[in-house]
Amino acid sequence: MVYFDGGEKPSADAPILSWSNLNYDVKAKDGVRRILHGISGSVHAGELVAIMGSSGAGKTTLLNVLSGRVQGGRLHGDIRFMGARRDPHSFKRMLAFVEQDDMMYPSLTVEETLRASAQLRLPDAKYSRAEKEARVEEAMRQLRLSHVRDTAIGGHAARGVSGGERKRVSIGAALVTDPALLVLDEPSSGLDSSSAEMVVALTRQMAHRRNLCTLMTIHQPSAEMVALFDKLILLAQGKLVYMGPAAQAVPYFESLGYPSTNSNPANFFIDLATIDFTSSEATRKSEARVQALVDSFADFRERGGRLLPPQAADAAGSTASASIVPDANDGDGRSSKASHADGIDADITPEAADLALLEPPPLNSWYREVLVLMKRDWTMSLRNRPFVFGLLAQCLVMMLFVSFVFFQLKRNQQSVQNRIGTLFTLVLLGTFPVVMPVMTIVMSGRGVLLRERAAGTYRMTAYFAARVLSFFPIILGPYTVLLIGVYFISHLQYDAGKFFIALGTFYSLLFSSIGFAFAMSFIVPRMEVAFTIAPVSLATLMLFAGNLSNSRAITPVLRWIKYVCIFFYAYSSFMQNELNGLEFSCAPGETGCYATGEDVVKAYGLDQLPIYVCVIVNLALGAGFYAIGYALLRWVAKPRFLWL
Ligand SMILES: Nc1ncnc2c1ncn2[C@@H]1O[C@H](COP(=O)(O)OP(=O)(O)OP(=O)(O)O)[C@@H](O)[C@H]1O
Repeated sequence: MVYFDGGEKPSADAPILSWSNLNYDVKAKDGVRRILHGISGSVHAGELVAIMGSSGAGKTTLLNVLSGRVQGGRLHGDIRFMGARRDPHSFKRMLAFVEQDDMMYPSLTVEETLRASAQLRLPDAKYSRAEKEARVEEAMRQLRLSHVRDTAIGGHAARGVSGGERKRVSIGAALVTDPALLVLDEPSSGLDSSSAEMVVALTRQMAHRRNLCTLMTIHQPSAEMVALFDKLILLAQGKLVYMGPAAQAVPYFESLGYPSTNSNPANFFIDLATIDFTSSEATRKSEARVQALVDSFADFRERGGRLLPPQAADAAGSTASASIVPDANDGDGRSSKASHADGIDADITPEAADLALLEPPPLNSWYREVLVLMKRDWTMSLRNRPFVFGLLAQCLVMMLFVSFVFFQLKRNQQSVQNRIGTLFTLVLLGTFPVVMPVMTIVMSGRGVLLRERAAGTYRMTAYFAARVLSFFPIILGPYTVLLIGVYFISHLQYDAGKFFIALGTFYSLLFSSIGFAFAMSFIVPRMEVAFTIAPVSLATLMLFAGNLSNSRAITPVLRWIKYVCIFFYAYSSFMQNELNGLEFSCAPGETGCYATGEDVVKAYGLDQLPIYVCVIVNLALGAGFYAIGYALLRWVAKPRFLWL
């Protein structure tokens, strides 16, 4: 297996991540806009690194570029993981990315969320079940989540854990995967200052305990938070203004003639690196200052990280060492392996320094992935009370309603119409009320899917199979009750063979309806659009079922539609199964009587295909829908990340 591109071997002594001369351009109205300008640097095992800068400085862009998650535009430069070129598939499994909007399933508890992450990402070949459980417990303990282990994550519909706890769950779900590099996009956003500080403090503890390189963007940290970072990357307008030990940033700027004017160093740094647009004079001045800072840092690096002669540093009132950046290669102030002497917690073991992963963990077996995902989907579906109870209630109510509308059908001419009505209603009930809720569930899981997909958490085939399979029992159960009730209360033909054919027909229709919902969910990614298109498409197909229009008398140019119409095959099968073999009485004075069921089927044009062909074709159409859904998920909806 190739873990790194170009046959290069990773080295445990190299920085975890190093990058040089990164330029990122995007299309703008007036040509091309450069978002990142020649950024170079590196980060090492055990470091907690903050990327800071004012809004629009390029923090998230840099984080995304380094994580291999930037889309669109043009990217130039070089990025190395442990000194070697990165392979996209391996790198994404060694990286844990905590996004700003904690995308998690709202109905799962904290413990279930962490457990699913551990079970999916940690390979069975390396970790026993007990070890995975131990990791989950450890993550909950370290991130102070044990007291909310059984609380649901929550979301818009139902309240769950607090914002800070939610963020810590996201971090925990990333940490249990044993990454070599942890990346967090604005972990403090939306949190109050004490929760934000707690998140950063716990992240620091994790980084140091596990010798884990942790990189985060942060908007405006408090002074206490700034003190927690080992290294600081300060950006202004996509350019590097400072990169080095966080503790030495203030002396560095002081040495350039910018004494700190703010008790919070973060505010001081951001003030320095922000363009002031209040007046043209202020803009000109601040642009000149930022450019001077950028040039000074480039110059500073060229000098091998020499700050100032010691006397100059003393004169500036700094207690810092004159040499901020001893390693002129990466210009970041650390030796190639993390030093643990600079304020890092005392509980780091020396062995931890060698924990950095040199190769990505192997994937679990496909079968195992499907099982874990199915269990997760199943748990979520059962907790989705509106879905489960709605489905049950709908099936029971409709069973009673339809059965009593078409109660105890006889063998007279009125019963012909009522039989047709019963069977067509069953076809409608097997499509519309199935497609809509399935689409809602599939589409609402899209955010988590994208996150897990970007992290290479599982195979897409495993995700798709588990998603599809988890729906079958939930849907087939209530719909079986519906069919049995309608069949016997309405008194369709009491014949075991005919009953099971009706059941088989209904199952084939449900199979293709679920498939239709999956295809729709991935054809139209926006929920509001999908919810307009799906019923319109179904209503259109309904016209070709053979009930509203005669299937032999459809406008020729549109006749082909009935061959891709799941309604047509199900209805055709139901009608032949129920009506064939029946004889109907004709009251004196009644005209246009049907003598036999066969006459009815023929009159409706539904005798064109044998029952078994109708069932098989419906299953095949369903399989086609699943294939379309999968293909769209796999190839069309695939994120196209730029890679270096
Ligand atoms: N794909 C893109 N197309 C156009 N402009 C982009 C693109 N990506 C980033 N930008 C622009 O680049 C600049 C930097 O964006 P980025 O999101 O990295 O900033 P940031 O420092 O993270 O800001 P904030 O703190 O407000 O989130 C912004 O002006 C943004 O509008």
